Amino acid sequence: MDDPKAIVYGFAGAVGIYALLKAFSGPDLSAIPALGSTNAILSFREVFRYLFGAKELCTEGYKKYPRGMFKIPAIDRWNVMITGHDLMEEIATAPENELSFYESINEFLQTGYTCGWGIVKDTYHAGVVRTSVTRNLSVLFPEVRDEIVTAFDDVLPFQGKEWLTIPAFDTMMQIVCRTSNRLFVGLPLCRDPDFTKLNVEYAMDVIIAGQFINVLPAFLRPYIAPFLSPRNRILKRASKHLTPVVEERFRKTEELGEKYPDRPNDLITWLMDEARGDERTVPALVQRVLFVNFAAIRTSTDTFTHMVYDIAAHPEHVEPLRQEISSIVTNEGWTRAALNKMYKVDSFLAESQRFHGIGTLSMGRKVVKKDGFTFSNGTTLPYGTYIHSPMWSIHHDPEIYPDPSVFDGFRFSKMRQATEEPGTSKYQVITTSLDYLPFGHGRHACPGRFFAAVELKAMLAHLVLNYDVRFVDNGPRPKNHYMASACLPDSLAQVQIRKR
Ligand code: HEM
Repeated sequence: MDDPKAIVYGFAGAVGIYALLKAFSGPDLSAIPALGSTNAILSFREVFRYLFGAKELCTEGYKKYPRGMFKIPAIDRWNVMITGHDLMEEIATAPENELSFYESINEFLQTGYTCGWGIVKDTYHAGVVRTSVTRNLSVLFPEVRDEIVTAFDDVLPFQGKEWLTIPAFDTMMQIVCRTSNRLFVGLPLCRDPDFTKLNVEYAMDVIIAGQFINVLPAFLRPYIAPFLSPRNRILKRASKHLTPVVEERFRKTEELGEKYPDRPNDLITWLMDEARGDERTVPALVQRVLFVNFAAIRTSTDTFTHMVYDIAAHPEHVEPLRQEISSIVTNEGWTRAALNKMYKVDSFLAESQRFHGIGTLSMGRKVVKKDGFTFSNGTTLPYGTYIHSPMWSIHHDPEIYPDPSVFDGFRFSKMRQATEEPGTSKYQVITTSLDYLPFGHGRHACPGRFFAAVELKAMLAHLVLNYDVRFVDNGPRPKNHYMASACLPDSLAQVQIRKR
């Protein structure tokens, strides 16, 4: 399109369609104050501010409407932000048939098309992650640790003590994918390069496809979405690896019963134990393993990449971390119990998530109660309203976190030691609260956070103890990319690493 007039007309047309859609569709939110203009066309400016500066936009509203609500425009709808403990607690405790986590996330990801309708209809995997995965963390810790050590050795081709320049994000993605899959599918599959690659690709492609499908009118989706979705392509590739494994487990279970000797203790087995009806079939289980991978890999890789950048950007943290890790490991070896004693490691992860996090919003829900959801302040949000809490603004509120724009890796361990009551879990990374939201809070708080914390802390401890990390030319920390509600670490930046 070379003709400048065509570009101007095209742009004007797009704005016009957008304005009409926004003006004539969606729930009536006229009672909720808006940031910027409420006029469909004029609010376009805030759409851009939301797309590229959600944290500043939300913080403006957070300050203006503390303990209240405000709305900000996304490209196709309004998002209502809820602030203050009282109202946020109501989101955390609301039942699914009033404020729906699943409708919100399934629309965002277009889960039916990108991951299969079985995942939408039956979410038993969340229970399996919450119970079986968590319960097995201590007994399977030696395997997780073994995979971390082997994966670091395999993906970092050192020659002697030279600095090695690596793409941080891609390298960490390999390590996270292998380590997670040691628990999900076991050896040797967790090390298969194609299996790793397809999971990594799926983790990226679901989000992209979801966004494209979202902009299609609903009536066109059944016809066009299958072509945009990575599902069939990835499922076919994954089936080559997983189908024989799952078939063998079914065959042995039939022959020898549920508790046959040497029955693998991994996610496939735990899913098989809980799956019912159509979900207890080979293709459905293959899809389910892929879906748990999707939930685990991108989230953990983004988080670990942020931490690697934070280690390089804050070298003053390295020595105290090394001292803590080596004194505990010398006395206790590498166990989950030993990891639990590493307060500084836990704190570093918690602070990295507070400071950056993988998003600027948390607790996304959709109002699905037919006559709307009424909060205790008397405001009723109509059916179909999308709500969130402005996580980044909460995490950078000086009344909650003093000097919030200072990265203090030991902020949480200091708070923990200052308030230590026997048995308290306060200020640990796995403890969600209305002031600490990287894993959400309430009914749908991430069930994988116990595993994620063990994996990420064990990876951090291994990295810090065995390697030095710095930026190329000792440059600054690569900037995060803020895109709508996402906060992505720079995925193209390189770091330098060497063996100690
Ligand atoms: C650092 C890594 C991770 C982060 C930051 C993260 C974050 C989140 C968040 C914010 C939610 C939604 C909570 C809410 O809205 O209240 C969530 C849900 C979920 N996460 Fe994670 N997660 C991580 C790792 C994992 C891992 C490793 C697994 C699996 C082993 C996992 C499985 C899930 C599942 C299944 C849900 C849906 C929960 C439900 O159905 O109620 N996550 N996660």
